[in-house]
Amino acid sequence: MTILDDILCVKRLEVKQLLMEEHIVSRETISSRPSLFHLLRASSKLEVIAEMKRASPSKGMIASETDPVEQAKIYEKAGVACISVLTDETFFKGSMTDLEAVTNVVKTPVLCKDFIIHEVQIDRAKRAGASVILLIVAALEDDQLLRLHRYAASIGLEVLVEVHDVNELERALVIDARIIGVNNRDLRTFTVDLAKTEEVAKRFPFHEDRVFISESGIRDSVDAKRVAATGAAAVLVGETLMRSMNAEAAITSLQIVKAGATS
Ligand SMILES: O=C(O)c1ccccc1NCC(=O)[C@H](O)[C@H](O)COP(=O)(O)O
Repeated sequence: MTILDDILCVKRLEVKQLLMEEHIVSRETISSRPSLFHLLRASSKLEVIAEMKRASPSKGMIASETDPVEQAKIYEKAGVACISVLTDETFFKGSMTDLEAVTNVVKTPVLCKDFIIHEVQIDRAKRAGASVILLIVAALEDDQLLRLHRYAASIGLEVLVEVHDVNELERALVIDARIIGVNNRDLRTFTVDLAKTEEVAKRFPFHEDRVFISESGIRDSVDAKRVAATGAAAVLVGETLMRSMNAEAAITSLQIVKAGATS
């Protein structure tokens, strides 16, 4: 059993519980938040998706006491493209309460970062005010991936589809994912390697209307420049920002101007 298997076991139990509770389906299809996709397409700099991450399976406690509202305000002031909130309780010490607290105070796109395997979790994310959800290709069968991707779109949510290799990229392209992130962290072994971004970028159809994101293990401007050189539109950063004494400055150092851009 890998950590991803363990996480998915817990998610199946959570879904069972959620299905026993009142299930309110959202009918609102228009988000009050800007589109992450359009924001990333239009930007001339490497954008930052800043994560609220209290703990993780690979690092244990990172910043358990951080106030999500204060952290989100710092992120928004620094001009991030999106705020990611880990909502898993068991492995990441996050919560839907954290997500709601953040969506109540910021206007940026907000990503509900969880291990989504069922529509009921998507409805819950929508109700909590998220505008983007995560679907992890490694956690889903092809038919599930397609169904959940379509469902999210049908209720006005954008989807970050996460891959770890070229095979998973192909699966993301089959469902016509527009926002695709490469997780540099192997969710089974915890190994982090920015070369994953370079490997997947070589096969990414940059000429199509899609955006490419590099996730995990980004520590400084050297890492940011390395992944920006692959064509990445954004980096998703958790631990570095949560541990930073000056998250605003840390974000600014990652928002590098892309090669060829005039400003
Ligand atoms: O972070 C982990 O240990 C982890 C373990 C198993 C599944 C997922 C995991 N992380 C989720 C993420 O994708 C990261 O929180 C995110 O990309 C930010 O990564 P980092 O900047 O390295 O904190």
